[in-house]
Amino acid sequence: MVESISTLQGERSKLMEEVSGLQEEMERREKEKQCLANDFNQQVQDLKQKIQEREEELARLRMETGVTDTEKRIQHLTIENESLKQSLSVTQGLLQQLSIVSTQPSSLLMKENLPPLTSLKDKVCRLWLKVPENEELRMKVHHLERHLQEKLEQMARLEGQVDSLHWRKQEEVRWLDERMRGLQLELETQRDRPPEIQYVTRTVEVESPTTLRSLLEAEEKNHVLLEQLSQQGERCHFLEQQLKSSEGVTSDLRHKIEAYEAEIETLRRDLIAEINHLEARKEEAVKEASACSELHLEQLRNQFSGVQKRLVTLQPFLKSMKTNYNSLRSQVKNFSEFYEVAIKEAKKQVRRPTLHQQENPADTSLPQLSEGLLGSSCHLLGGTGNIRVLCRVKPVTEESDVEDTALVSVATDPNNDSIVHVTYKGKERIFQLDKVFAPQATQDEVFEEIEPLVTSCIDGYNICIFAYGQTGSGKTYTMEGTSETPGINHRALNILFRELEQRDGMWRYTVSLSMIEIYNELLRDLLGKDPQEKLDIKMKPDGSGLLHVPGLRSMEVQNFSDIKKVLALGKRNRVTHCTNMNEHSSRSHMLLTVTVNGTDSATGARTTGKLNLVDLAGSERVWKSGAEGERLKEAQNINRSLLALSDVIQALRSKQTHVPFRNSKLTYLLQDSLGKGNKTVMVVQVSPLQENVGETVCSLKFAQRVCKVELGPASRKVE
Ligand SMILES: Nc1ncnc2c1ncn2[C@@H]1O[C@H](COP(=O)(O)OP(=O)(O)OP(=O)(O)O)[C@@H](O)[C@H]1O
Repeated sequence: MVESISTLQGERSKLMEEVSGLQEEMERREKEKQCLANDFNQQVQDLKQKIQEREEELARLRMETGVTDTEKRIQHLTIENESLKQSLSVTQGLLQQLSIVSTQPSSLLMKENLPPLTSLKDKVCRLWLKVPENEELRMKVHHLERHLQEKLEQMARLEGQVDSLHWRKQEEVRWLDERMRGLQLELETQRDRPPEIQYVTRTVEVESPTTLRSLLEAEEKNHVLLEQLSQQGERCHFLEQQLKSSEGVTSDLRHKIEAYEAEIETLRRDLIAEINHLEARKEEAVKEASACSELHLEQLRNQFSGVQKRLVTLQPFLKSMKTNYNSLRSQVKNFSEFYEVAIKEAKKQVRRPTLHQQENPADTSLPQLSEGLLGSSCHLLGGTGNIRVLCRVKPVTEESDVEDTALVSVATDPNNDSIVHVTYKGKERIFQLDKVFAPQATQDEVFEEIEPLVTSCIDGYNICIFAYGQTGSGKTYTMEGTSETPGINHRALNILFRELEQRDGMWRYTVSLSMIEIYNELLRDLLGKDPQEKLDIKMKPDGSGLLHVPGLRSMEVQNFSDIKKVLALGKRNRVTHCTNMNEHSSRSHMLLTVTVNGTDSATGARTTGKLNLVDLAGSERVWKSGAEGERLKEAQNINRSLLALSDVIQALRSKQTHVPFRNSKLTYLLQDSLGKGNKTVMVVQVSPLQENVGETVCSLKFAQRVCKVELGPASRKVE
């Protein structure tokens, strides 16, 4: 029994060994299957790669051939390709199934495993027969037998599945190979086909002219760009050449600079040496000079102390000289007063026989000498204290158109140049003034009477010369004159400059001009930048009581030609309007003021003299001129200001305490010149014509009143 058991155990162990061998065999088969699957995967990968290549090939062909017939072919190929891909995915699915099956341990039993298994079964049966008595053993064997049976069945089933899979795989591979070959052939034929590009291009041309146009434009642009590129290239080449040449020049210049630098360095060294040498010499010279100047200073100090001593001794002498001077001055003053009294007396004496002669024209016993004496005395002195009145009778000009002498009512006396005869309302009236100029008197003769007065403004006197008279009676002619026959203004300024030139020495003089127009009681600066600007008369803020016109332009003149320019400028700015009385009558008063400032270089004494040259607007009867509107207003303003002048004269004449200078702009402005201590000359212009006799008589009456105005002895303005 024991023996049989041991035999059985030995059999069992053998069986076990065989089972383990069987398992090893299964593992080997598993590995083989794995290899097979790998091969299959590899094949599938290769196929995929080929398909990829074909696809790329197709895409390339598509690019080359465009989208016509070839495109259709390519589409066909793409469809085929898609079906290939589907087949591939089917194959991959199968492969996955295969791999699932292979994961089962017994599923890898192959047909070749069957013989060992059958023999194993036989052995088990034989063992079963040998050990009937051992129930436990029997049970084990039975169990083994059953297990074996199950395995056999499972294996058979799997075997069938593997076979079918294997077959299907082979089928698939074969089908794919065939498809591949077909595609290969297709591609070969596609490649070998003649290129259809021309055809395609033509089609494209036909189909798309817009594309062609854009292509042409692009080509043109390309062409232009190519040309530009070539030009730029040429330019680059040219610049390169220039660069090369300038590099050459630069290197030459560098060499030169180096040479110059070396030279400069040498010169600099020489210069430093020279400077050092000069510095040494300079120090020596300075030392010498300072020693010399010390000596000189000492000498000067000695001289200065000597002068100081002399000055101390001179002071009493100076004092005595000053006293002498003061006594001489008072003597001179007294002499002037005495002289004035003498002149007045002389005038009285002269007038007496004249009046006698007027009353008794037949009596010629009295000599005319007395008139000469009066004229010359007034002329020489110019300072009797009275306003000097001159009368000028206008000649009968061509435009007056008067041939009949009966129409002339004014006559001068050839033997007495201070008398004028006027036939007014059938009676002859005689007017006596300081001087009467006959119609034929020249501008020169008129000026001769005024000349000494004019130059006295250099010494610090205020002079006023004004022309008065009816419109068109010759006021402007006398004051301004013409370019051929200049009047008082021109001549006065000329003589003034001549006198200044002669006096050039201890005194320094400056001459300045200003020009004011009074039009409709408004003041305008005729030399101002804006002649329309209205000015006003004000008291000077320095408390001197003098008047000034703020903002009035005063132009300094250096010579007579400067004066001419200034006068021309003023004349241009003057307002002139036509009236019925005189076409060129000026309807405004014009005041030219020449200020002469003198400075004594030695003492610093300063004089200020003023020469006022006034051309008054013409007096006229408003009803006679026929003026209306603006002209009427002008005439009224003129007459008002002349009336104010007459009132001022009246007040001065009767020595009233209040003189109404401020009643008009004209009198206010002339306050400095008409007041006391000034020298004033009035030129009365009269028309000789019968038709103007009324105005003539008025003017002459006014002139006689003025003649009696005493302004007192002239005073000099000295600081
Ligand atoms: N002595 C003279 N010799 C020659 N011509 C003269 C003389 N006096 C005046 N005239 C001429 O008479 C005209 C009028 O003279 P002017 O303009 O001087 O008068 P007025 O008094 O200034 O006039 P108004 O008051 O209107 O300005 C001018 O043509 C002028 O040349």
